[in-house]
Amino acid sequence: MVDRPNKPSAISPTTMSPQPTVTIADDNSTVTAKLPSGEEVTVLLHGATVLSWKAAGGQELLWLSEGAVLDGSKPVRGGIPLVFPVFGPPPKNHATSSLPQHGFARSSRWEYLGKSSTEAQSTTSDNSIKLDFGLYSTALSAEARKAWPYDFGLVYSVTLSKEGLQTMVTVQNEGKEAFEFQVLLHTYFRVKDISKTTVTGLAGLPFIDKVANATQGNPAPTVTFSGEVDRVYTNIPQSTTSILDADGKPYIDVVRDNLSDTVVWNPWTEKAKGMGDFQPKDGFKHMVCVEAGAVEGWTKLEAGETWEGGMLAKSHL
Ligand SMILES: O=P(O)(O)OC[C@H]1O[C@H](O)[C@H](O)[C@@H](O)[C@@H]1O
Repeated sequence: MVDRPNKPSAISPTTMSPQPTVTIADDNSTVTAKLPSGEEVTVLLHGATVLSWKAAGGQELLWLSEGAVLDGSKPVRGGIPLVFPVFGPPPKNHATSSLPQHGFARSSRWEYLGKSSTEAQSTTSDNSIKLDFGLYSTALSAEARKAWPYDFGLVYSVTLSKEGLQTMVTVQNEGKEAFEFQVLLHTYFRVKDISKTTVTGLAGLPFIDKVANATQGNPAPTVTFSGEVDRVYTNIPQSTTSILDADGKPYIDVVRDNLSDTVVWNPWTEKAKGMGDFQPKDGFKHMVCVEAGAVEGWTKLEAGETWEGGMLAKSHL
């Protein structure tokens, strides 16, 4: 008797171990990855914005405004909008001058390029899953292309593991002339109580205080929140920033990779009131932005060159 060609071989523990799942929404708007251990991430193709990151127990780690607009008509208020190629209002007399605040990446529709995963070697080892998203100059709106007429390719890799969420940006100059850019992972972390939240790892470092409109604020051992905070820390020597929870216990570590700057932002009462998509209005009590980036000066990329940078957010939950 001849064996069926597709007869399965003996089932090994490896093939029995549960694998990560990836789900694309029916309307093609989001991609969600889930690990067998329960961690989950959802990315909106609009802006390649990470909307949600959940710990194994289901706790949401990112803050997303209830008024966030997800239909592509404006950038998302919450999650992780990706800032590129300029941070904040573009400076005058620069190649980015005609772009909107924070550039076009968060306002463009990205392409889902696919997934790759590390397979568990046994039922006890950890899986991880990587989702790749792409944005190319050829896919930009005519308006953005006119405002920043360079040939580029961006790949944004979102990797979910038990350790945390890694978000890496690769910028490729596909044109014939050099260009300059800034990049920032504008991450809105969810916190229980902002008045009991502190950010450490930036101790003693000078910063640009955007609230006081001062080029240098007073360095302090930790960042605490009792009013609007909008600070740009640059040239940071150490690699880790921690957000501490109320009990002084580590909650999330933000580890930078090839990024030397960090923006810390909380809009507090008045600024929150002024943002139509910031809901509820007292939502600032439950969020803090700790944004890893390269926003001091410019990163110059010559024709044909590639740059990569990003962050790993490690949950202590
Ligand atoms: O309202 P957006 O354009 O999303 O910007 C939100 C915030 O982004 C960063 O954190 C800046 O440092 C802030 O000055 C700005 O207000």
